[in-house]
Amino acid sequence: MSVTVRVPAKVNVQLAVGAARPDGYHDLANVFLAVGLHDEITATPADALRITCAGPDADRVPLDGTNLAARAATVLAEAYGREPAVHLHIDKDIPVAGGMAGGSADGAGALVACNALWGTGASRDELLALCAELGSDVPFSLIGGAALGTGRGEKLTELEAGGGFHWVFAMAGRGLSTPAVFREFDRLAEGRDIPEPVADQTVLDALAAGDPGALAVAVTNDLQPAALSLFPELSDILAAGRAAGALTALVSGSGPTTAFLASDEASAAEVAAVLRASGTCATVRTAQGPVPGATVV
Ligand SMILES: C[C@@](CO)(OP(=O)(O)O)[C@H](O)COP(=O)(O)OP(=O)(O)OC[C@H]1O[C@@H](n2ccc(N)nc2=O)[C@H](O)[C@@H]1O
Ligand SMILES: Nc1ncnc2c1ncn2[C@@H]1O[C@H](COP(=O)(O)OP(=O)(O)O)[C@@H](O)[C@H]1O
Repeated sequence: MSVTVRVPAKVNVQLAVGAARPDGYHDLANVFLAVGLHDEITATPADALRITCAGPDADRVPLDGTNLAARAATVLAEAYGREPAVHLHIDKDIPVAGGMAGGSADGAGALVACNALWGTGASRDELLALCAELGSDVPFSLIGGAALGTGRGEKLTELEAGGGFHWVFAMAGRGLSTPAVFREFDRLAEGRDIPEPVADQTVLDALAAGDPGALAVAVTNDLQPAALSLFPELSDILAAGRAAGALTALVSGSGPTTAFLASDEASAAEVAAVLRASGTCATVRTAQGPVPGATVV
């Protein structure tokens, strides 16, 4: 018997970042949108915890106890006083270290899969608390859809989305480390007053209306200057997507994946084709959002 869970990637349509907190984290106003690129996590009974991974980026995924799926199985097993004896296989389609929360997706997926396989019966609220222990983005991977994350991004308020948005994602040839991007944000912010992060009502209204034109002018990412400072070639990808007719172009979270909002499916396909031919990026994908969070298949 085995259980498979499908979990989406995310893009941040607003990422407002506050000053560094004493614990090193940053308060955020993080407006997440789950998009249709998915990892699948399959949990099968085994003698001991084992992780395997398949997919184009599989060689960049750790297979030891640091894998977020392994950590998820361990925290759930500890909470219920049992051994994390499970084989977790990750079918990985979400780019690794891309700013699309692939590791977080696997953490949330492994929690849901093990909870079902072991019959531990953790409630959604218990699962969300375990997700927050694993990482700031993990609770959102569980719920999906659209949500505002405050605190370090783990305190979620679900948001209404009035329709589907069409995105194009361009993956760079290498990853960026999230802590390194936050450190660069701190370095660039030195000597400046950093305001408290707050959700932008124009972003929330554009999401609720399902209006890509309105969302395109409202999106912001406070980590973008830091990501561009560490990875200057991203500017060429952003420029290529804008020139191809995207409504807007931005870095996804801490990057280096870049995200392009299109007016409809046909326009997204066109932007994707031009980006593929531009030679500025490694891989290009299209995806719609919002989509549901971690789901047993
Ligand atoms: C930036 C965002 C935007 O959604 O995601 P990515 O774009 O990397 O996927 C998130 O805030 C990333 O969340 P996640 O990847 O879960 O981060 P965590 O494991 O909790 O933290 C990793 C490190 O990032 C920094 N960090 C993370 C979240 C936060 N609110 N403030 C921080 O300063 C800290 O240095 C921390 O040690
Ligand atoms: N299941 C996992 N999938 C991908 N990366 C993982 C996983 N577990 C741990 N990691 C580590 O987390 C780092 C960040 O990966 P990822 O979550 O894909 O990116 P991001 O935080 O930019 O969204 C990787 O470089 C890898 O070392």
